[in-house]
Amino acid sequence: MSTPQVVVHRDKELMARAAAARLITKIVDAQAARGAASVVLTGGRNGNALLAALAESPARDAVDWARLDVWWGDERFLPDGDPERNVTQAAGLLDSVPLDPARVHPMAASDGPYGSDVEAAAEAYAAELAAAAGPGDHGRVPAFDVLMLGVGPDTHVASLFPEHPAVREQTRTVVGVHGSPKPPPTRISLTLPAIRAAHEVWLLAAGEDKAGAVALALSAPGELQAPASGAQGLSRTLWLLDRSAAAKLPRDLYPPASA
Ligand SMILES: O=C1O[C@H](COP(=O)(O)O)[C@@H](O)[C@H](O)[C@H]1O
Repeated sequence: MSTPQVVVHRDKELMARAAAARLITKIVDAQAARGAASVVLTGGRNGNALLAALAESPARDAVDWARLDVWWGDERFLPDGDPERNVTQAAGLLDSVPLDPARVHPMAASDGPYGSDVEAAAEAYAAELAAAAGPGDHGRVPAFDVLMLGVGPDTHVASLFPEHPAVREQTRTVVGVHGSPKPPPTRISLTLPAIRAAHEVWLLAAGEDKAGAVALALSAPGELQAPASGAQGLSRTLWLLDRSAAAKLPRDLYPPASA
């Protein structure tokens, strides 16, 4: 696993624009090298700000959107079209670029083919990931080019909350989450082993309310107490912050260029 790197931007708007530019470059490079690219989207304020910046960027036209696989790290298990669903909140981007619908992989809704059975919905997503994993991927999920995660004020990532059963999962790649401390209570989430199959994991945090979580997760506690600390990429783990979210980082963790 890779050692976390920290990048601090002036404010959350610049952070979103810079992360969008970084993502465009990664996708274009992966497509040039292999013909296709894969990303995992996150929900939450910072993930949505990044997607809005991506939709507005003139450089988005450099991406071959039809050769991009789009997955989600977690979903709120609600009816299709519910405004709280992460996929609904991503519509501003998804509807504005020419993606191949067969390469867009939302998690099931609570009124979808599995009804209210969140475990069945999680198993189905695990099967979809396994079917997409290639022989070189060394596992049951594709080696995503970039997997993005918003970091919650309690250090949760995806729907992996501190001390919750889902954060302890070592076998399955996708789980149903019950009793989430953040509404809604029922969710679907990739697990830490699935997250750690990505080449690059980017953790996004902006705003004062994230400062404690960022400092805690980067100060090497266990992943049960601070799930964000267990989210690492095979080749890169990047923390993309604004100054407010970086405010409580110990000086030795602060990148020299931002000091
Ligand atoms: O519930 C969730 O929360 C996190 C973080 O959200 P934020 O609004 O505090 O930035 C998000 O990344 C995750 O995907 C989501 O389902």
